[in-house]
Amino acid sequence: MTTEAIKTHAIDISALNRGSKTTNDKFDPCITVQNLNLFYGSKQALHGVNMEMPRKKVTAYIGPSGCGKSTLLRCINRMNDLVDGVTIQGKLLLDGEDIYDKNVNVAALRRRVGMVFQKPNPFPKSIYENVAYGLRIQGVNDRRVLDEIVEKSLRGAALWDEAKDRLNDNALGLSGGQQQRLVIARAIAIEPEVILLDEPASALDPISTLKIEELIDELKEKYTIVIVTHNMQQAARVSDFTAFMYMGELIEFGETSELFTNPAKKQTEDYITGRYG
Ligand SMILES: Nc1ncnc2c1ncn2[C@@H]1O[C@H](COP(=O)(O)OP(=O)(O)OP(=O)(O)O)[C@@H](O)[C@H]1O
Repeated sequence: MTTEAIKTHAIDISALNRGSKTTNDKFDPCITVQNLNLFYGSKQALHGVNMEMPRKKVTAYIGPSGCGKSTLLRCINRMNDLVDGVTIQGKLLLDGEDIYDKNVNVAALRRRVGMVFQKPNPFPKSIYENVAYGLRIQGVNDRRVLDEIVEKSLRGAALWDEAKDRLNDNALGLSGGQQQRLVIARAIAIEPEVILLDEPASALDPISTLKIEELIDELKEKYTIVIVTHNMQQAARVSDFTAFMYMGELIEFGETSELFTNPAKKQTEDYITGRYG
């Protein structure tokens, strides 16, 4: 890319997350996608996607509306199974095991792969019970154990200080940003391996968005994170690796700093410089 193109770039290059990654890091794949095709009825939404997402890093999916970002994300915890008429071909390996194998226990898979949606979706229960929910389903009822995990999860989601004096209040009384962190606390309470975030900050104000972005940076110490975002600045800030998708195809995947400053494909460059999308 020319210097001029970089100057007029749609994203602020100085905002790139150069944080914990270095090109010398050993690439340790957690999720591997192999020749993945997905059809909604007769309409093909994913075309032969191949990629490897590294463990304990943040991978962002970017691309114009309808390009298949959420569809690909939902393949990772088999959420698309819930959609009528979906056909999936190919493989998606989690730690080397194909999650589409007929012997896979989907409920167990979803415990390993937590998901947070665009709109915060706390249950109409207390803050405490929201976080304890997954544990109770697993049969954990010992109050001391629950107390400990609830506190740890709320701390992990950067919500403890704001919530500790109102644990028995209804979660619906929290602000949108707090609710989204609560949902993240609920996800991490059952110690998943992977956290999928589908535009987690798009319904939030700038300060809450910043908190979520800071939280993502902390969460990758423990979890493999995959995030769908419409916001390229956000992808540049929070992710280590970025996948650019277009019309159901993975066009380019690489280190975020590289993809945004030196994209290999013309289509990627056109998108990140704001020429389409
Ligand atoms: N449940 C569904 N049934 C039928 N078609 C669907 C369904 N969900 C998504 N699609 C189609 O699949 C394609 C990919 O959609 P998807 O939501 O994955 O894109 P996206 O990149 O996440 O879009 P956006 O950024 O607007 O959320 C689109 O053409 C969409 O209309």
